[in-house]
Amino acid sequence: MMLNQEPTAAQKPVTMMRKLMVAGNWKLNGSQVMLRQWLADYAESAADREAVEVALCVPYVYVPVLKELAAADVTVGAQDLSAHEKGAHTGEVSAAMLKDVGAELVLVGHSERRQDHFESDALVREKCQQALSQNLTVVVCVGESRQQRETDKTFVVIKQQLDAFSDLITADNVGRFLVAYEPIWAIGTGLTASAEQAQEVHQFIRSQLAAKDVTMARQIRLLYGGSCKGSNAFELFSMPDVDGGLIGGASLTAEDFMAICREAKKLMNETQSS
Ligand SMILES: O=C[C@H](O)COP(=O)(O)O
Repeated sequence: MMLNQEPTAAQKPVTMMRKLMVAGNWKLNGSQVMLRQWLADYAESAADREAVEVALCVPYVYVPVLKELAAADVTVGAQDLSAHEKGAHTGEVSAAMLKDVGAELVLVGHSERRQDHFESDALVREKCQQALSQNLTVVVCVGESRQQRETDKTFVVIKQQLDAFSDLITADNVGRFLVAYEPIWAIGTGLTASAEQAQEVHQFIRSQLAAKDVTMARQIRLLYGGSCKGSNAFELFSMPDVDGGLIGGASLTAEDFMAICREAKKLMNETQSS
């Protein structure tokens, strides 16, 4: 697709449609007041999110509030979990604890965890195992830095990150195992990967997974994250291998978040009628 062309749903054949997910990640933001306001605003826009799976990943302490107040169609998410089941690990939160307070989904391996907390691929794998042991949906994040992209290492880096956990994806859990491609240079910077750049890496991820299991690779949902917002969501989600988004800054208000959900719904409607 040329950059100056209007995106069309025709790029996404209906036979390739996996249910789109729009997942918010509040990172280190929010309060009880903000969450209650977000959920009240969200509740008024039920029609905007039809046909889209919505998840919201809040700081640990707000998970019970989200569970208590969220509409039934919101998947309750956390942003991280411990690689340990239990024991002497001060400050950690286990998969079982998340489950206990109502979490249904957890992010693993976000680049901010990898960078700020030196999380290795091996640790990311252990966290995936913990999440799966409690039947939590797991969204594993992968992505390259600007320097890695500029030195043509994008695919090498993504493959290495994928190889650390991809054997954990099975026919039984593929519905609750997602991969989020988040180019680090696009996170919170306002620099969005072009739809073509996103598709190129998403296609690569799916092809890597297909080398292990073609059926699983067709089923798994791949999210894009990095300055995704209402104005670019349609174009990004129109790409054949982009199955929704992991949204940071634009998830902090229900208004901005719902603008993305509306674009996803529009795409689903156009795809089904084309
Ligand atoms: O988890 C979300 C991503 O890091 C994207 O964040 P952003 O939308 O603020 O760029």
